[in-house]
Amino acid sequence: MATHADEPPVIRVRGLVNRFGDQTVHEGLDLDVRPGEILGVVGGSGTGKSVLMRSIIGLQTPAEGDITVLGQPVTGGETTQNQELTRQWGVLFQGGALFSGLTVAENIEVPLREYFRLTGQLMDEIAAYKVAMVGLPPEAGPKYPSELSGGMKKRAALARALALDPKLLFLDEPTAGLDPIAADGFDTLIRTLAETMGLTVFLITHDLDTLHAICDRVAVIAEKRIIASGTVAELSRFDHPWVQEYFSGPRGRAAAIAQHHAPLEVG
Ligand SMILES: Nc1ncnc2c1ncn2[C@@H]1O[C@H](COP(=O)(O)OP(=O)(O)OP(=O)(O)O)[C@@H](O)[C@H]1O
Repeated sequence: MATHADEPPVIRVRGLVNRFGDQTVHEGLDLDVRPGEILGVVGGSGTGKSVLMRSIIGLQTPAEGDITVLGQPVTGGETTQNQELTRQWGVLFQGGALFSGLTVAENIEVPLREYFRLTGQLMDEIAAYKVAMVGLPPEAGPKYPSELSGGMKKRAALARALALDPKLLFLDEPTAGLDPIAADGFDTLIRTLAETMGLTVFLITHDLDTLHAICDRVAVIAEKRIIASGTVAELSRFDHPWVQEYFSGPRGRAAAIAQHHAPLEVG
């Protein structure tokens, strides 16, 4: 992917501190996300990946620190009032919750209604276009989430996240719960959409295959901050116990091997 390392970062986090009671989740966390890159964010369970994402999109007010997105400061609750900024990003939350009482098309129309006054026909056309964009058949539009497979639900949630043609996409563990084939398909979709739409992607994942397949860079959270960021190859040489275990343990090695071998031809 064409990243633009010399341009100002799309997301800039400096000195982030987040606390819940006497638990400190982040202490002086810094992070840059560059224009056009897919940045994977990894770290052990409970290290604060989701809290970091929530801080960046203004759903969590940090105790300290500065965050800018697309050059604009993000200030907790006030950010959600700044529609000019919030319409620039799409979010796929963990679990990808769709509104169960709405069809796929109606789910996609929710953000359209929130930000624009459009005719019903135009909204239906946009929803149909987004359904196609994420690789769902047209028949998926009038279906309810309960009628879809796990992989189709994820695609529908992605279509809703892309409803406003955002510049920036936040994904929290998008392939969790998918079988390996569906997960591979979803990875490919994200990469293709990011390239065609020129998206910058902030992607939280535990999935090593995803990191290898689609991430330009990876940032590791440990010890309450980003301890390292770089390509997967750079990180696998980084001398830290968690990073070594993660990238060079059996699963990390298997994912690396899978990326460097062409699939077997069968039949
Ligand atoms: N609203 C909240 N109130 C109190 N504690 C919270 C809140 N949100 C998160 N935490 C705590 O902050 C820590 C980090 O949570 P977070 O969900 O960001 O972890 P994570 O790295 O995304 O974990 P996982 O990989 O398991 O999803 C956890 O200990 C969690 O219990």
